[in-house]
Amino acid sequence: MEDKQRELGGEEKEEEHAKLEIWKYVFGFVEIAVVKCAIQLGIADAIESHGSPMTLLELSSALRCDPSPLYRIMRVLVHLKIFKEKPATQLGPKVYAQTPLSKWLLKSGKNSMAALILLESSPVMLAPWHGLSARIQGVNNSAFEAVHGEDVWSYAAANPNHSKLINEAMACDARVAVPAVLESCLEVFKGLETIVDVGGGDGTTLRLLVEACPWIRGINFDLPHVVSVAQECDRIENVGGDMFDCVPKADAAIIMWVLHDWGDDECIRILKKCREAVPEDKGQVIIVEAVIEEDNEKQDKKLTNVRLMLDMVMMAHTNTGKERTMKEWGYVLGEAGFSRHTITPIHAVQSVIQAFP
Ligand SMILES: C[S@@+](CC[C@H](N)C(=O)[O-])C[C@H]1O[C@@H](n2cnc3c(N)ncnc32)[C@H](O)[C@@H]1O
Repeated sequence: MEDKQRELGGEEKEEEHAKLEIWKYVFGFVEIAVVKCAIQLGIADAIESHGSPMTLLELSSALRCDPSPLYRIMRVLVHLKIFKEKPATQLGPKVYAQTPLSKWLLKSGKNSMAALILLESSPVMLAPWHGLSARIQGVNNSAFEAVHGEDVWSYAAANPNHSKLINEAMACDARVAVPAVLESCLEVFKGLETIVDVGGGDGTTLRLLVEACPWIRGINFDLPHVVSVAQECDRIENVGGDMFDCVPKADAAIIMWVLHDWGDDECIRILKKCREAVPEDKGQVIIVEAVIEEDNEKQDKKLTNVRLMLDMVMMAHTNTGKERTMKEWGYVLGEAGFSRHTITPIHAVQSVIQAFP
């Protein structure tokens, strides 16, 4: 009887919790919209270049906007703990200060995620989300193609501004992921003279790698429209081509956040081309990708959340892409002819998977 009552108490609490929790989903998009607005206005940049916390009037004058709507945006951003508010004192009015989180909204710098947020919240990338249920029901094979008439890479080739946004967004992640790769796996790069980055985007990954490993020369390999605008850099050669046809030869290949854009069949084809590009005896393919953890006990809940969201992004933005479990990685690597592989977790959304011919 007592157990029954305790259970009912628990159920009531859950009902109460649900009654509030549902609002998170009613207005979930608002948080993204407000953060996007903060980036577009340049709020974090203004406080950073001011060099100290700013009053509302200082901020509105720096951003050339009306203090009244700015106050309302700042109230939400402070509530979300993105910026900090320091209360008024006898010495002066209330001021807005930067936090570690708001610094990720700076438009440039080592730890900026601004371009990635602007990409994901761009009209081009948001539109396919409206077709997610149709994609799952099989009404169409691709939510992105249903809206834009072609896949994301062809769309980018035809729209240089969107391509630039993709390259800058990927560079944001590379600036976070590459230091994490080097921190946990520096050994992997010792003894390599050359490395090819397959789908290397604007070359940020290789620039960071050769900076940390000055003994390495790199080949940044991507579609012609991407490498044609990649930065020139010492010890890095930009090569345009199609990874489904051929991958330039090197001691090792690195491939980061590319395989998750593709289904198993395409992944196996790409991996076979990477395997052909490295020496049979001592070559390796270094894959930097998320691994979905299935064991609830071992899971880091916050990272698993990011990885599962990323899987949904693949569903909305690519035709066949997906995030993979350890077993699913084992399958594609085996089918591509690799004899063995290791998986090393790093301090990032991705892990390092070393595959040996
Ligand atoms: C998600 S981005 C990853 C970029 C980069 N590796 C990074 O993590 O910053 C995927 C990359 O694959 C490239 N890509 C797509 N199809 C390709 C192909 N057929 N051959 C070579 N690169 C391709 C895209 O142009 C894009 O730069």
